[in-house]
Amino acid sequence: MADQTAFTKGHGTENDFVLVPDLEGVRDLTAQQAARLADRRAGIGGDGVIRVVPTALATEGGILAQAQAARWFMDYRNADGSVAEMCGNGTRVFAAYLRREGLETADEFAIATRAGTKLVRFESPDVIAVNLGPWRLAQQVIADEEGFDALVHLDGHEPLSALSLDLGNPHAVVALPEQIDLDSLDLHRLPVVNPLPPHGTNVEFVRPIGVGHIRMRVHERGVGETRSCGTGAAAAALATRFWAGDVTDTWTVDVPGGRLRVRALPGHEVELAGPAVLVADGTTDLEVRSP
Ligand SMILES: N[C@H](CCC[C@H](N)C(=O)O)C(=O)O
Repeated sequence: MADQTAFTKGHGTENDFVLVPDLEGVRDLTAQQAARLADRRAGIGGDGVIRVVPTALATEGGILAQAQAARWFMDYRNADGSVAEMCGNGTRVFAAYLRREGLETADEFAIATRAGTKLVRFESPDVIAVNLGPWRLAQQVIADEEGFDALVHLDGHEPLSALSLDLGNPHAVVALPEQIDLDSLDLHRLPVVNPLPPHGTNVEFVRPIGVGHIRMRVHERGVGETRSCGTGAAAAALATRFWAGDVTDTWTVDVPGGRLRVRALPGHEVELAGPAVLVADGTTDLEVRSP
């Protein structure tokens, strides 16, 4: 019988993940193994897969360097098995898992990610805040006078202007024109982004509701439409601030899966806060050991 592998299913505003503990650092998940775990029919099902591994046992140079500051590495993969630099909702679920397992006990601790070390803070039982770190405009071309630097082509619509931001992972944020209803967008197909960043991009569609309050839907790189995207919510809030002027430093971001808080921090950093739920634990025969 194949080795049984333990897993935990969790979500942050319904952006859901399969967490696989690898406390000895022996399960370097292949893309195929991650995709199988994320498969909602033949596997456990999730928008992403998170391997939980000691930073000191990580095999990637950029991660090992974080071992002094952060004991645990969030090895994040998209549902298609691709590696992503960062996952905002995933960091909260990862932190909740570390605490439940007793692998971390403090209310505040650092975690290692491919986008650098992130500080997690348990604000209350239902709110975990993560400093996503520095962000920047990721403009590849000279922006037009309103700062847009990309066009997003969605079936049935004229090209939509977008602003590219780098939150450790890439985002193209569309300021949805008034006449387009956010809920009517068909996000089953991959929006075509031009120019497309070299490693693809997540695409967010934003509808301002009021000062410091936006609604958003997202088509995630390597996944498709998800109910929420934490780094995407931060990108959407920062883009809104770029367009509307910095009339506030804190945003409420409503996504189909719930509500997130984004706060612009000094030093060009940004904080994401929201819930994290561990839904279930189990074991799987899915082969997740390296071949
Ligand atoms: N859901 C994640 C984003 C995953 C981004 C991933 N799809 C990528 O390729 O960058 C979040 O909460 O930030």
